[in-house]
Amino acid sequence: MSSQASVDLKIHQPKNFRFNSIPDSHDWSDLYDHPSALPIDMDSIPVIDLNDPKLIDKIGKACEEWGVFLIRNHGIEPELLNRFGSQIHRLFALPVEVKLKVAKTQGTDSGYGGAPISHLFPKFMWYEGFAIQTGSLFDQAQILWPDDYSSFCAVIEEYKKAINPLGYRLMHLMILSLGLTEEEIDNTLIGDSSKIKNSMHLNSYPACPDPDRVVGLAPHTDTGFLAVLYHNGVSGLQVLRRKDDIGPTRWVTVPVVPNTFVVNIGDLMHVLSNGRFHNVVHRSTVNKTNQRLSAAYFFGPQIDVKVGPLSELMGPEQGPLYRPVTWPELQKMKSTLYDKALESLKVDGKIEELRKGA
Ligand SMILES: C=C1C[C@]23C[C@@]1(O)CC[C@H]2[C@@]12CCC[C@@](C)(C(=O)O1)[C@H]2[C@@H]3C(=O)O
Ligand SMILES: O=C(O)CCC(=O)C(=O)O
Ligand SMILES: [Fe+2]
Repeated sequence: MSSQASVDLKIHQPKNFRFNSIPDSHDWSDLYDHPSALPIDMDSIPVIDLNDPKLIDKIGKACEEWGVFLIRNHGIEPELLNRFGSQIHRLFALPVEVKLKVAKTQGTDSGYGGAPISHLFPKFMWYEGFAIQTGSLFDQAQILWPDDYSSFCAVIEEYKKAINPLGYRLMHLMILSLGLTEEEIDNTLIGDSSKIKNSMHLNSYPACPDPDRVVGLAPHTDTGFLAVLYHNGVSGLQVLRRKDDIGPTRWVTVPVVPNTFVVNIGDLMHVLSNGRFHNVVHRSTVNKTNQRLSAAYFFGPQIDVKVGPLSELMGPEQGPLYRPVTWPELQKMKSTLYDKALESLKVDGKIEELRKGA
């Protein structure tokens, strides 16, 4: 692995994050005010039981008001989650020289590396990631563990098999909550599984001697429809709560509730719902004693599928707020425009006028 590649990846080399103090490359204190989050019980992120008789309404409300919620009674066995967590731990516990053998290089979308959004920031995040694409997983696991690669691949496959139907069910419930009928949903891309693509990203936030000066994962919205997040029970995820009746815009810490997943609404679900569902800004903080591990499972459209507001939501009073876009197009826009990417897709007055004039 050339030193150039490791610089591009924004992974810090010295002893795999075992610093005693924060190097300047990772010190965000001049850039970032680390506004602290409210105590958990002041502001509660919805926890939704998937067996709740009022499930559709509760999901709709959570998507509109928060853009994030926790799900319980999701049907995925804790035993599978324990094995999944152990393999994530095993991966990031490898020496950095070994992990760099499967480094994500430019033009590839799988392997070990820094945060994909890291090029937008002048400092390194306190973070390591591993992007999984089914096609290359087997080869990469063989490089990481020549003597036992199959246990990693088998658990990843098992997890994907379990989480896929859960993600489809959630998307379906979300669209039902917008008022579409089952038949109408069948005719949308959400009703056609061949139009949906998924992707998994493993995240590690090592323990840090001075957590207030670093950033785990910088604030961002996910670009897909939704992400289902597994974590190892270590707190750190925070969401930006919109201004509401009880206060101004503020960071809220996502509580750690056993046997739940966190579900985040992404940009394309915001577009699909014509702005009704909130694409939540979130970030990850780190702590002094425990490594935080997480796995984001993203659901989005296949790369050539354009997503625009659902036609069923349009009416005389309500036109589309956004122009249709593909997932890769939006990711590319985010990589330069960051939080202004969706703004640039807005059907603004000028475009409306042009359409009327045509
Ligand atoms: C499918 C994907 C979503 C993601 C880009 C990726 O190709 C794999 C990494 C994902 C991630 C994780 C950290 C935040 C994020 C915005 C990023 O830069 O990489 C998301 C991307 C996304 O939601 O577009
Ligand atoms: O670590 C987490 O909980 C969040 C990860 C995340 O936001 C992402 O992978 O997009
Ligand atoms: Fe995210």
